[in-house]
Amino acid sequence: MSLAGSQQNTLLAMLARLRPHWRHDRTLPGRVQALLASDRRFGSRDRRLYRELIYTTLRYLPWIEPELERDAEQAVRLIAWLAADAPATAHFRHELIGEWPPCPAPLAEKAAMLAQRVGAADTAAGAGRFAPEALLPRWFHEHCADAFAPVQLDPLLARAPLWLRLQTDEPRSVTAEFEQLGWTACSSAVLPGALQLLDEVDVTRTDAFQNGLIEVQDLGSQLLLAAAQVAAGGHWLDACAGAGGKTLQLAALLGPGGTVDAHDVRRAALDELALRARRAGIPLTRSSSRSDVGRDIPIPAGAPVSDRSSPRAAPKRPAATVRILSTIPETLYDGVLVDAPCSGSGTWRRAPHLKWTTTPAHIDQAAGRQRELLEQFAQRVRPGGRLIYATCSLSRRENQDVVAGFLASRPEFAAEPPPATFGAPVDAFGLTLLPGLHNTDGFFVACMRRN
Ligand SMILES: C[S@@+](CC[C@H](N)C(=O)[O-])C[C@H]1O[C@@H](n2cnc3c(N)ncnc32)[C@H](O)[C@@H]1O
Repeated sequence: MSLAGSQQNTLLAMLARLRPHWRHDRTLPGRVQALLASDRRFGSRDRRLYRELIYTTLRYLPWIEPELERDAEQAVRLIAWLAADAPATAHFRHELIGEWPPCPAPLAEKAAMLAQRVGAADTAAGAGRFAPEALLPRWFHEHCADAFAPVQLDPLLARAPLWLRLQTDEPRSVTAEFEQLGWTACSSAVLPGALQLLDEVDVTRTDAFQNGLIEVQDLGSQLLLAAAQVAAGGHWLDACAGAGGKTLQLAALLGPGGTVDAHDVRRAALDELALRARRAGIPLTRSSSRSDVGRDIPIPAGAPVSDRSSPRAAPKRPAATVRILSTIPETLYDGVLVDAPCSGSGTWRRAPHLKWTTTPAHIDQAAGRQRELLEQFAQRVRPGGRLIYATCSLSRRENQDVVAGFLASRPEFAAEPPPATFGAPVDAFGLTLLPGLHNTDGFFVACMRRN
């Protein structure tokens, strides 16, 4: 059997294992990871190939699932055609769909081509099943009609680009290493300090990463705090800090005169935050309980890992002190960031299984929790201080509706228009960053102030 024939069989076997779960299991990526790790014959290129083919299947599930039923080999050709053209997929794609015209970038053209080539043969379903809007769950229209516009659907179905946040004011020290490695990077047109890598690479192996000159952070995530225009200095609480993507950014924005208290219920995430802060050379302390606040344990900044001299020599941007807290002290803060746990509907291009495993009930549940967290952490904002609420969801239930409910019950808070919008639409409650605007994940941010 040819290599491509055996890869096709392996892919079909993997899809058969995943299929009972892909409309139910929100932890599907763990299953995919386990499947890829379970076959000892796989090298890294095999894993890249099957990961791309599996994620393409999940991205385009309503187009592919009926084909798996009808004609499994044709389904694999569809997957190969829709998959990214990368070194890991090149041979497989060439063998399976060498005769097909190239896959066009616009979704509407992909749909038209498949309707003609595949849909015509599927008399039962007809050509209509390749509608672009079928690639988002229909119920989501009520939550974010804008996401169904072609200009949003295209980026929502694309693979997410790799964005970095520079933690040095000397970008050349980073790009010089990328150039040496043969990688291409370009700066964001809207946010200086955000750098996109155009190659499919592992950036964590670079000196620039290991020495804390860069962090991986989607441009949309970076734009949230940039939109809020946090002033230098001050004492902030990052109430849902997670692994600290925004904590580190906030520390850079506040600068050496400021302090960020980072809190989360997940200890493992805070451990990761500590690692990242040390790498970035950010002054860091950690308290394990309420009684420890005030006698924090300083954690020394990490020593450079690598031997290559140029990135190590570049100075990191001076940042605020980060204090990692397991409980929040009875302090009133100049600002509180609530980057709330959410349905993740803004991240569907990174986690396409969530399109099929999220339900309106999950969204309602997330909105209830978000409202509780907002109420809880808003109490920590001093009079005159700022409250920033953010999600990586595009559902208005988790965004505008949560903020509207909160403001109705807490008249001492008022919404303020985000000081910078980067061209994104703003309503009475906040700014929605749709993926089509700057090719980012989808986000929402609301800026409020306590009277
Ligand atoms: C969207 S993530 C935060 C991402 C993070 N801010 C970043 O930029 O990388 C939401 C976080 O909220 C945390 N969380 C959930 N319930 C919480 C609670 N009751 N108090 C504090 N954090 C909570 C979760 O553990 C998760 O890390």
